[in-house]
Amino acid sequence: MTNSAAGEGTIASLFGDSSLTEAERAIAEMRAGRPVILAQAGRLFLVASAEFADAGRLAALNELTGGALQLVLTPARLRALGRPEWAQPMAIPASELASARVQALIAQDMSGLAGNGLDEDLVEPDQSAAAALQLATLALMLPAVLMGPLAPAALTLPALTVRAEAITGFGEDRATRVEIVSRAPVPLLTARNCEFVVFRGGEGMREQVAVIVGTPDPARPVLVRLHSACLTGDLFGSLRCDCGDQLRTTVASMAKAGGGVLLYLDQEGRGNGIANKMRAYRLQSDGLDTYEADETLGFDLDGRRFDFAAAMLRQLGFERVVLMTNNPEKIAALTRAGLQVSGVERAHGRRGDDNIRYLAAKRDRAGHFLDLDALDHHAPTSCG
Ligand SMILES: Nc1nc2c(ncn2[C@@H]2O[C@H](COP(=O)(O)OP(=O)(O)OP(=O)(O)O)[C@@H](O)[C@H]2O)c(=O)[nH]1
Ligand SMILES: [Zn+2]
Repeated sequence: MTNSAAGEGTIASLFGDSSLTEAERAIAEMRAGRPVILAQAGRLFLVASAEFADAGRLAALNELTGGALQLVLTPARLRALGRPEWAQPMAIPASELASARVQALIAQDMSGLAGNGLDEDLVEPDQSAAAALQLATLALMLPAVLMGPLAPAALTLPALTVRAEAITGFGEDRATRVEIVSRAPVPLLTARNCEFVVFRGGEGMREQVAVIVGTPDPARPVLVRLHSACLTGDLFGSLRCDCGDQLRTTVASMAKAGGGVLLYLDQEGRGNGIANKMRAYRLQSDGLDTYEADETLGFDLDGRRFDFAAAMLRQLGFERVVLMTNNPEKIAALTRAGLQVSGVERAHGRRGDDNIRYLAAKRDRAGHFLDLDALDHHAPTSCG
């Protein structure tokens, strides 16, 4: 049962914190492609994901914002377009929205623009631009929005209104609130004695799974892996990354050691979602590395947070861990969250022609501890 300041049995306990409710509803609207109204300091702005903007929608949005519609881009996207001087979001003004180049940007035609530079004038975006971009990111959309001040005639729109503070505070408020909703034993090929514990909550109210392997002893540091979901690697054995290997070898090591906990985190594509990961893969086929591709889409180096993973471990009774990872940020995040990381074990995958660039980029750009020469090679495939 969740706790509520209003107590059980009251109406407030049914609806919970109004800021959270507001933000969660706005995320759902954004995912469905409907514009929302952002309210900040007494001003109202209409905001829509740039993903859905065809010519008709663009014209309608421009009308509803009194001809003051802007395309707002993140600093990461601006860097990728050759404008590294901006550390904050900047906007392309309404007057430029009709240009073919900007139309391509709105249509998210990365291929034509990456590396070509952006010559258009940039202007300071509307006051709520950062919250608008955050909303798009929380909704797993591309971080690019169309927005402008709501024209007085548009005040009767059937759009959801959300306060900018509800969005900007959402991550902090929501992220570490997770609760166990179900659990059951699931025997695995590599580890017969496993229990799957399903949590719900965190950013986006997703389901997060803890796999308790064997019988880890909470009185001693416990082997732990935080594993971000990777549909392609974990399930299909994609050769582009090392995730599937890491998933299976860490579970096997835990079983061999007598116990451990693997957290399977709903953070596909480093938290950007599977759609954005495939966009990034497309750009990688055109020659970019994994981080350059994310930057071209508008994402920073790595947007994942792991504080809710610490909350999951705590609820399971584990405070001291030996972390199986090559990623220094995972160690730092658990330590920041107050867990004791008593040791680190490397999580080895295999290397091959298809993932060597990915592994090297993780080592060189994100500081992962990876000795590529020490990794096993993928065996040659028999077909395909
Ligand atoms: N955005 C994006 N995500 C990717 C790409 N390739 C793999 N991923 C995702 O990267 C994440 C990798 O997760 P993990 O293996 O837990 O993390 P890691 O940061 O590599 O750290 P360790 O494996 O613990 O060393 C998964 O969510 C993958 O889906 C890519 O090219 N772009
Ligand atoms: Zn992967």
